[in-house]
Amino acid sequence: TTPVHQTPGVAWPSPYPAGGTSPLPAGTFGFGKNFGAKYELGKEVGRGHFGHTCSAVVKKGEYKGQTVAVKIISKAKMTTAISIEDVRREVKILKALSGHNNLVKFYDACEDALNVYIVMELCEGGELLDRILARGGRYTEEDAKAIVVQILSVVAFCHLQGVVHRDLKPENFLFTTRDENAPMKLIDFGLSDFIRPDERLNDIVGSAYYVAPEVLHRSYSMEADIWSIGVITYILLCGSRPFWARTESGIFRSVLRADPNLDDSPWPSVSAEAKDFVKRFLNKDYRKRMTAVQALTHPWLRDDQRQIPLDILVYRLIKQYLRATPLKRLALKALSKALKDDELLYLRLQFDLLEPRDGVVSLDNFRTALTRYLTDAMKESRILEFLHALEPLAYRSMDFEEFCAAAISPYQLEALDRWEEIAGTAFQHFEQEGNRVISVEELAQELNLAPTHYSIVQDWIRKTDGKLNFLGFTKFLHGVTIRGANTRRH
Ligand SMILES: Nc1ncnc2c1ncn2[C@@H]1O[C@H](COP(=O)(O)OP(=O)(O)OP(=O)(O)O)[C@@H](O)[C@H]1O
Ligand SMILES: [Ca+2]
Repeated sequence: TTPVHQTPGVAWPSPYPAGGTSPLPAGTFGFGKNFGAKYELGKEVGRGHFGHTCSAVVKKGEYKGQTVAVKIISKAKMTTAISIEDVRREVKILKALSGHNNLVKFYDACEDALNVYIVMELCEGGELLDRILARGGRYTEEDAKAIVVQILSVVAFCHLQGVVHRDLKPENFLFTTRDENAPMKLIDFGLSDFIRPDERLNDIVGSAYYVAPEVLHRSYSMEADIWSIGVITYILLCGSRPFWARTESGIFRSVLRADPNLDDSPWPSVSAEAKDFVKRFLNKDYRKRMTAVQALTHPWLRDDQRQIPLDILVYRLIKQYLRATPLKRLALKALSKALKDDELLYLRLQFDLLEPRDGVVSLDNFRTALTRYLTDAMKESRILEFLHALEPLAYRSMDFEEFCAAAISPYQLEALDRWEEIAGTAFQHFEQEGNRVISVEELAQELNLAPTHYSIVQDWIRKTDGKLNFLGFTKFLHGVTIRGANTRRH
């Protein structure tokens, strides 16, 4: 599928071929067929590219008398197998995820010869976008925080369930009531998909202003949603878009190349924590971005009372750690020792969620923690299969110190302002309990380099004693990716 050219700010999924008029039979989806008998349709409350949404009153059953929202998607537009699958997936995801406080509640799906009807909770407070516009753009930091925490909380939930939303933008967050402090709900899973923890997606979907650079490069995962939240946060804090141009290609160029402006007014009056927060979301390198869970423990948002959910990133990093060579593990251990208590907060909370016994965790802890959150979505995204990768932990356990070495990402740490200092301290630890004599060949093999690239690592070994030097240590932690080389990066 090639991206279609549309005006900025619109979603562009697999385009529906024009002119399809023959309606699908009423039983295509296996949804209930008695929409008319169960609901009394009211006025239109919103309109998108794929359908319009009306209010409705429930005529019978458990919810009798209640007002609901009904998203009506015309079957005339479903002319390809892909477009039918898209609707089926939207309902499946909404149904599976329904239950989080900041996610619109799903009630029912129906169909007749003409339409599919998605029945859900009615949100009467309007879109986040309208509130931003009504305020003339800018939020105070306190008000922005309240919004961002809700967004992160629901997105962390989706990600743990193995769902990427792919269309996070202020139009897709609705307030339940007109009240200033009404809670916000995420809607519109029309572009969402299931994703396994190590899977990469390649279809270009989303909305131009909010699309992450790696989506445009056609290889992305959950981190793409994080970028979009970065764009939303940027808008809340300063009132304008970080990546802007008159044309769609201009926006894409800006997304791919431009650094967001954090210097001009009003940024000088924004707190350093808030700016750091935005920077760590709008990093072009998706590996350096924080996850939604990490963001909830970022100094800008930190709240000791807040419960944070399990982060699937921990599972991914531990898988890599378990496959790493002894030298790499020692390097990671040295790195984790360079972090301050404050920087270990997230790891401490994640470790506690695994409910350690006598201070250690093993495979059972990882399995139990994950199954505690098990929903239908998680089955679809096959997240439990990922536990096989942690099999070595069936036979041994991990204490907090090793957990820290295993669950840190050198890429994320490289993005910190303090990185130079961390790397320096880490190298001192490594010199004491990790560094050893290593040959060029051995080091190249550690990094999965093909013989033709051996020369790259020559400068990384100290002439005086044949051990890694500081440069070598940092490069070794980072890993090398060479196009066409025989690499086995994860
Ligand atoms: N539960 C709801 N309560 C109130 N209004 C809603 C609800 N769901 C959707 N709407 C309104 O209908 C509009 C369109 O809904 P939705 O975003 O799901 O449709 P879409 O066609 O998939 O949109 P898009 O063009 O953004 O992909 C929303 O922007 C919102 O204003
Ligand atoms: Ca929408």
